[in-house]
Amino acid sequence: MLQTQDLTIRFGGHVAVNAVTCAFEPGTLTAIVGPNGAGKTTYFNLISGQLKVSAGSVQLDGRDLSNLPPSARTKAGLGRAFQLTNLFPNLSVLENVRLAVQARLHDGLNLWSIWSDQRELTRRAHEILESVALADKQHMTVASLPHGDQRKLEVALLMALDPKVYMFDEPTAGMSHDEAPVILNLIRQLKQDKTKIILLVEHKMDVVRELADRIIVLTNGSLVADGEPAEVIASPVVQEAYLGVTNEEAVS
Ligand SMILES: Nc1ncnc2c1ncn2[C@@H]1O[C@H](COP(=O)(O)OP(=O)(O)OP(=O)(O)O)[C@@H](O)[C@H]1O
Repeated sequence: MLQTQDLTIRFGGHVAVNAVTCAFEPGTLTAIVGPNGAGKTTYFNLISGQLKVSAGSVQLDGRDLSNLPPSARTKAGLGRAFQLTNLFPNLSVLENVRLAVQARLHDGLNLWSIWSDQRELTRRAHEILESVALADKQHMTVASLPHGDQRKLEVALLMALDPKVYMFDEPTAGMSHDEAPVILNLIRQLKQDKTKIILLVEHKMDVVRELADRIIVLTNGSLVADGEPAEVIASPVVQEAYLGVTNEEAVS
């Protein structure tokens, strides 16, 4: 189980995430919604360790991760989509995925095991690339991939790490109509694995409606609603929160 306890961060006088206490169970996809600037991405950054908490804690399976850097949290099982800028832009798509699979399988450099596992690494990397519909682009360099494919690769790398917790922050943002379903299908597939915890920050309410088992709502950094999707979507607090966005995104 992933838990945040009184999780808080202040930027100067502004409390961007305000004492958020929440637990996330395996086998559950929780959507995190709220108006622009509500603190959703900041909440993710506190969980993954990109930002240091001002107060409160993050725990995974009873282990306090609050003082660990992002890399140690990844190792502990927290999976946040990679920033492609951190990767090897001049290596191929396949090589990048193989490296991520390898990073999961090996703790440090062990030439013998790397050598003996080549075939398995390549097999798993191919399998992942098939699932994100990037198999036909496996030999392209990451730098030359179009934006939508780069987003797919981010998900592929996350899958290669096989984390306990999948954190998706607007995974289809900037994708074309044709590309988004690939990512959504993938998240649907991941949901079948009842050992995984999935967190999804998403503005598109049709996506939230379809995928979420539970919705939590942040407004001004505070957790203001938490429950079954239908119930939360119908709640006055969500109706109100979304009236501040656009008519298109407003929940009806
Ligand atoms: N590094 C930072 N320094 C100062 N203020 C920050 C920082 N990061 C976030 N904030 C502020 O914290 C608040 C929450 O921002 P955040 O990006 O988490 O909101 P969000 O809910 O993800 O919004 P959106 O839906 O637009 O992505 C905003 O007021 C933002 O300006």
